Amino acid sequence: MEGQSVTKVVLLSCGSFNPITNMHLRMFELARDHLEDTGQYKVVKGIISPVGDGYKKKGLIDAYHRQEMAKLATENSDWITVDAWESLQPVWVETVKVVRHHYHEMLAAEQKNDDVDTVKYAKKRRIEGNYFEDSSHDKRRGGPQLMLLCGADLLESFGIPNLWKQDDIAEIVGRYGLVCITRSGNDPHKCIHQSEILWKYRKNIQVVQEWVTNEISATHVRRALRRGRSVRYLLPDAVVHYIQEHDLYSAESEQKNADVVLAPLQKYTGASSS
Ligand SMILES: Nc1ncnc2c1ncn2[C@@H]1O[C@H](COP(=O)(O)OP(=O)(O)OP(=O)(O)O)[C@@H](O)[C@H]1O
Ligand SMILES: NC(=O)c1ccc[n+]([C@@H]2O[C@H](COP(=O)(O)O)[C@@H](O)[C@H]2O)c1
Ligand SMILES: [Zn+2]
Repeated sequence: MEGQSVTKVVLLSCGSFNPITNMHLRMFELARDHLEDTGQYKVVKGIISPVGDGYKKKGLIDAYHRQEMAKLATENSDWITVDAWESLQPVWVETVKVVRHHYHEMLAAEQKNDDVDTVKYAKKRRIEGNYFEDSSHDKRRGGPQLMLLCGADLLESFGIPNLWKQDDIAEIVGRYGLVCITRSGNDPHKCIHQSEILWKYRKNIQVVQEWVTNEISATHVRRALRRGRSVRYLLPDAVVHYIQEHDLYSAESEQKNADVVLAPLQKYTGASSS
């Protein structure tokens, strides 16, 4: 599309990744294809941000191991990375704050690149002696964008009472944007239709249809592991080996946080144990 500017995009996915599965990685590939196919975007980076232990989800094993597994899973990708900032916070952090953090990181990285380019360009201009011809370089037309990447179940969770603040949803979707991958059992279009806030910002939500319906879930993987069943080909081999080596998922680990209320519910209802 000639003349149309292409916006750089960083995709951020927040979740338990307990453990990371092939479907988490597929989400990024599907989202990138979809966005770039519009001709409007160039996806430059993907970030996986495992939630901190303070989230208190039942069966959530230590962030350290979830982080390590995500690193192993992405070692062959040249664009998907794992970031520990969220999991290193002493308490659970609302997703909107994670989005803000990575947005600022992205702008800082962009600024650094611009500074390097400016120095290089200034040097080139000095050499060529055309100091005054620079009009294209000093203004960044349409900065990079950071979008939250999720599955349709997360979008649906926006409607669960006391789980998300309306202002947070408005900021995430209205200001940054959302890419949502379909997942069997969830209907993102219906969800958008039924929510005033999602409807208002519907143009900022990209629903990506996954035609090869894939029901891989971390819950299924943990259950199979507890039963001594193979999980090979549902997760990267390196992750399967890591789980075996550290004996990560057991009946005992699944009981972690069993009687604790999920952090966002604690925060928004004041409850602390069930
Ligand atoms: N099969 C899938 N299809 C589409 N999205 C998925 C799929 N599996 C995970 N996701 C998305 O990946 C993100 C992180 O998910 P999460 O870590 O909760 O994985 P999960 O497989 O849903 O785990 P659990 O079963 O423990 O809830 C979420 O946005 C979730 O919607
Ligand atoms: N109010 C909020 O910001 C809020 C509420 C619930 C879940 N979340 C996030 O969504 C993700 C959900 O992960 P799970 O699907 O694994 O539970 C986590 O990253 C969690 O921090 C955010
Ligand atoms: Zn989930």
